[in-house]
Amino acid sequence: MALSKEERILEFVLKNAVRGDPDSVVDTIDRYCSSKEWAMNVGNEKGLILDKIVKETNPSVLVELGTYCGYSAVRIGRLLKPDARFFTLEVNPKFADVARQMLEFAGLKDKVQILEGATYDIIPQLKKKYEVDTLDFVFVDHWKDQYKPDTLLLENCNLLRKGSVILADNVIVPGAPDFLKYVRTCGKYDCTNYLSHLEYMNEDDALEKAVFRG
Ligand SMILES: O=C(NC/C=C/[C@H]1O[C@@H](n2ccc(=O)cc2)[C@H](O)[C@@H]1O)c1cc([N+](=O)[O-])cc(O)c1O
Ligand SMILES: [Mg+2]
Repeated sequence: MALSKEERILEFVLKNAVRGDPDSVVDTIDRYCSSKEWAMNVGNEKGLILDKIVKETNPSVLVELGTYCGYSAVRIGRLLKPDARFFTLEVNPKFADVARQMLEFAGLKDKVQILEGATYDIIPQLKKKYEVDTLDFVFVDHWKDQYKPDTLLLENCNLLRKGSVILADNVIVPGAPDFLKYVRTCGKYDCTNYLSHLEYMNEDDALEKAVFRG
């Protein structure tokens, strides 16, 4: 059976990156996806903005919606303090398997927990099953029509507290218009837009930071 694109990316990392070195894993994925095959990783330009916001937030409990190959899970995981708890949610078993190997190679296996399943099934389990109180940081990068419903679900599961940071990828391309309108007009968030470019392309894209007012 031929390898999938995600398996080709993983193979390139296993062959060309440095085991245990998250930065080399991130750089190697970016090298592959900018020169050989485009893939929907947040990429280095938006990734540097993500890094800055994670560092500023200094989170203890985090969730990522949409692991894919694990690029942003490695990016975020490499910045976390030792006792931080980071859950990344992935519904596609093949992607979860690639991400698991990617994180293990990066040396972040014990830092990042991949939870397999749909966000709407897992988010309501975070408090009881995963002993989460509230979330300090949420990176949203899954199906774009899921951004708004999952934000409402996070609110309704009482997972957000005053200052909880939601950072959403792709609010220009592919876009998440209902999410953007909601967080900017519902009165519950302080929003900031970070204009950048679509990963590995010259097209405009942006991240949106929505801080819950509590
Ligand atoms: O479509 C995009 N992302 C969708 C990501 C979806 C990921 O979220 C997972 N998931 C996990 C749990 C769920 O419940 C649902 C999905 C899916 O299994 C997939 O791994 C996208 C597209 C472009 N683009 O230029 O076209 C650029 C980007 O940066 C993007 O992020
Ligand atoms: Mg994205």
